[in-house]
Amino acid sequence: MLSPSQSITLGSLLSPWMATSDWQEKWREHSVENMTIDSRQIEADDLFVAVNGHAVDGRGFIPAAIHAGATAVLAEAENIAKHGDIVEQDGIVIIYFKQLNQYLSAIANRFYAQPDTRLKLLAVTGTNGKTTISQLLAQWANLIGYNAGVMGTTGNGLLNSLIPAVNTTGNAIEIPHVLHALVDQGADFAAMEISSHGLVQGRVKALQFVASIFTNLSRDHLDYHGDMANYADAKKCLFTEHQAGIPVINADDDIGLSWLADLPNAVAVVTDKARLGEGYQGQALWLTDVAYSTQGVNIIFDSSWGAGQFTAPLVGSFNVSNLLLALATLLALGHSIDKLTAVAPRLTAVIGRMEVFQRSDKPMVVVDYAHTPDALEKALQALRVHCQGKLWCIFGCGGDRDTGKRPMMAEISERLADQIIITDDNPRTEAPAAIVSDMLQGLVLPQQAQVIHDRKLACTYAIEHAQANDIILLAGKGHEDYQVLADRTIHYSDRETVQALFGETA
Ligand SMILES: CC(=O)N[C@H]1[C@@H](OP(=O)(O)OP(=O)(O)OC[C@H]2O[C@@H](n3ccc(=O)[nH]c3=O)[C@H](O)[C@@H]2O)O[C@H](CO)[C@@H](O)[C@@H]1O[C@H](C)C(=O)N[C@@H](C)C(=O)N[C@H](CCC(=O)O)C(=O)O
Ligand SMILES: Nc1ncnc2c1ncn2[C@@H]1O[C@H](COP(=O)(O)OP(=O)(O)OP(=O)(O)O)[C@@H](O)[C@H]1O
Ligand SMILES: N[C@H](CCC[C@H](N)C(=O)O)C(=O)O
Ligand SMILES: [Mg+2]
Repeated sequence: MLSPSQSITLGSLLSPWMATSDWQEKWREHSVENMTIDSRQIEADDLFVAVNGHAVDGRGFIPAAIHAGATAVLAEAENIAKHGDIVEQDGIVIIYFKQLNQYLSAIANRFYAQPDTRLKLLAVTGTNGKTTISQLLAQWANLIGYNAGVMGTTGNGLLNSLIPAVNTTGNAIEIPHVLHALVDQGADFAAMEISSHGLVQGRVKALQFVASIFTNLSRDHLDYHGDMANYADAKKCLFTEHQAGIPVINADDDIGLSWLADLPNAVAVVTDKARLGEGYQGQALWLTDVAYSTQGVNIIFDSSWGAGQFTAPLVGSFNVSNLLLALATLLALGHSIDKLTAVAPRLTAVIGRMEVFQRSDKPMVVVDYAHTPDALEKALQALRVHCQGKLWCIFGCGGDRDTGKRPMMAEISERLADQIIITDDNPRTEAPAAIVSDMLQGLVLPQQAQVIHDRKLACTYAIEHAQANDIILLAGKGHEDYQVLADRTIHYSDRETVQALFGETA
């Protein structure tokens, strides 16, 4: 999907940040055709960017990068005195740059000719809803005439041809590279998920967004941020230390509501207008009525742009919030209520997000990505409204992630579901039994929960024992078509498992 390489001279690339005029002509005019942060991906004539990472120091791979064909290296400088130093080694140039991680977004964006200025770029951050809202934005944009791309958890690319990616928010080079490729493919709109890790690591520091959405903040990634205050600060910096464009804030969320005072040009989105108070002067969009069914939602809203009504085939009250945030963003960008509401029924559920599988003689199975306490609670509450029989919850917790959430999620499942089956998610380097033990600590009656480590067996058991009017929530993996074990990653998909059990080919 990535575009043909982009050629630029080292002098031009780095002149905003160091005096390249006194360099030797040959290095100032030396062209590089691609830049990469990983020596294992180096090709001839590449620029290797050697950063000091979390696990290892990339500078240790400079010899490997040169051996692989790199003709220039941009490396983290030991101290400010060495910023701009140039060293020639085996006919290769090594240029030292201080605080490279913090400037890499700007350098890479310059390398790829500022693709963020060549399409409408939107950011979505928050604990839950990023994938859902970014894909709803791209779907809605396509329906009103744009050619939209997305970047996020389910991959990067034009909306209907995503290429899987390692991260929800890629590294500072990958992002402008992908955006450059999207522009090459005719994209004029792109919605991207911005993770808190991505914000803290400066992965999008130099990018110019036309609008930025905040979804919500609840427990997640405390293994990385340490506590909720740091996690909140990480999210807020998108609106205070980046080029966020129009802030679109979910003010149903207490953190979002508290930020409005600091963001006077924000668009506030609420399901209860009273939350904004009589004195709120800013732009807003609010729900006035809603009806739910397993086929979708019927929404009536009012806003600074007028009132309207639309239906969309998404399940759950949290998806009302997601739809209103996407709608408010497109209204704030100048699109009309009539045009947006007319096409809304053609929006579709996002892969692995409250994705409903239903056959006449079988229980309804809903595959969802909920892997945080808040998400699991919201998903179970959404399904309870429609459940005539028993509500089943099949879920596990990922290994090498926040351990504190494990008993919390178990407690939520016991409180909101009728039948619980605890299974494996992505154990990674942790023992599955240890993860399950952490989860069982949260149950009042652990003996009433079933533990079936094999996820396919867990799903099979539930479908074979549930009644036709039961609902089974299969949570935590959503779109994932893999399972990460200690020593290997195997192919596994909840969606394919359900389709096979329902007698359908995947
Ligand atoms: C902790 C973390 O965020 N790490 C990210 C970071 O890696 P790093 O810089 O720490 O890498 P490192 O392993 O220390 O290596 C240092 C440098 O040496 C280079 N290297 C390394 C080995 C080698 O042989 N040659 C070589 O050149 C590496 O390319 C790197 O530039 O930069 C990498 C891209 O350059 C990311 O892929 C990597 O994400 C890892 C895989 C990760 O799991 N990150 C998670 C925490 C994350 O970012 N998650 C969020 C949210 C997920 C969600 O909830 O949706 C996300 O946005 O994905
Ligand atoms: N607005 C919301 N509020 C709370 N929970 C939500 C919301 N939207 C989705 N969810 C729940 O969270 C799960 C993840 O949704 P989604 O993938 O859109 O979030 P995300 O922010 O992209 O997550 P991640 O950070 O893991 O990529 C969904 O499967 C659903 O259970
Ligand atoms: N992509 C995210 C969420 C994974 C969700 C769940 N499947 C898990 O493994 O915890 C991460 O790597 O943290
Ligand atoms: Mg996501």
